Amino acid sequence: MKLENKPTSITIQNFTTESGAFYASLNLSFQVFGRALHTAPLVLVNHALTGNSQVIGENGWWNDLIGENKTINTADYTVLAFNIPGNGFDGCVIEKHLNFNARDIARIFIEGIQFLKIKQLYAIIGGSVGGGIAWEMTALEPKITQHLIAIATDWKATDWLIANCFLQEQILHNSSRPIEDARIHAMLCYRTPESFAAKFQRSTHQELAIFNVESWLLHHGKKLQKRFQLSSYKMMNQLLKTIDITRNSNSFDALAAKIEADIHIIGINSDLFFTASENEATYEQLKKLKNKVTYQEIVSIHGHDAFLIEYKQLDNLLKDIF
Ligand SMILES: N[C@@H](CCO)C(=O)O
Repeated sequence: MKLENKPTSITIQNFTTESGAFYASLNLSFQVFGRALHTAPLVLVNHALTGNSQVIGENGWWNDLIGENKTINTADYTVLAFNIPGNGFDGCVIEKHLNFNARDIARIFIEGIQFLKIKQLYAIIGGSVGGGIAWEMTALEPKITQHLIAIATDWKATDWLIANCFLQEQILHNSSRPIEDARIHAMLCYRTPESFAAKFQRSTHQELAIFNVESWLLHHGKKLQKRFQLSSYKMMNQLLKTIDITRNSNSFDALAAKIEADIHIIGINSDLFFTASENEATYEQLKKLKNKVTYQEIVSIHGHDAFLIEYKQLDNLLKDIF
């Protein structure tokens, strides 16, 4: 049976962020796909920067991976996706984004799971900031899931990532076209020089008398401007910048050793944002602490966004789990 819920909201009450900001209520919305809740193993999908709970269906952002007879088969699994509060998809925005970090969202998601009376997840899967939140959830609740699948992400934002998020902030605060300009810069982090070379070959747009790469970047800026809000962009960028399971907590070794899930790290050989070498280092460290850890790599010229592009490789890398 195919069940495709519309977004549903629950209220998180009396929430104090790690930075000490108090919220009497916070809206947490979610969607459920596939088998009904509590009738099948549950897969939690954490969305990336401009994603949302609409994982599949019309406008679904992961239709290549999830659906009937897809790698994550909705005939066999219940798929749950929360909207990160403030992403704007449910009409709710958060103005004071600096009050939040990635772990706050992990805590909110855990409250959501408890509210839905879900005892254990089969898998938490997420790419980019969604994967970082998955790491934070698993560090907070070591028994929460059987599988942690962290794609194009890591347990911490590196200095390089923080620096790029800082530039994003500067653009979002100072530009007269903040969403468009920030997206243009971000696209340079999500792709690679090789990807651009293959796509554009220094070609020009005759009508506009600009390079096609410029026209493409302008197009992506405009496209995001139409579907995303400034406060949401600031919030999501803040979360990306603050991924760090060790912040005000234990060492990585102490936290990771407690995680009961099988940990599957999937890096991208050309990712400029969450580099393959950082992912390999995480894997090497984890191997000393745990048995059930894997590291696999998507091979692509496209960089960070390859987790949304190279779906056939991703299907292959995930087929043993699902
Ligand atoms: N390009 C994707 C992934 C960023 O990590 C997005 O805009 O959400």
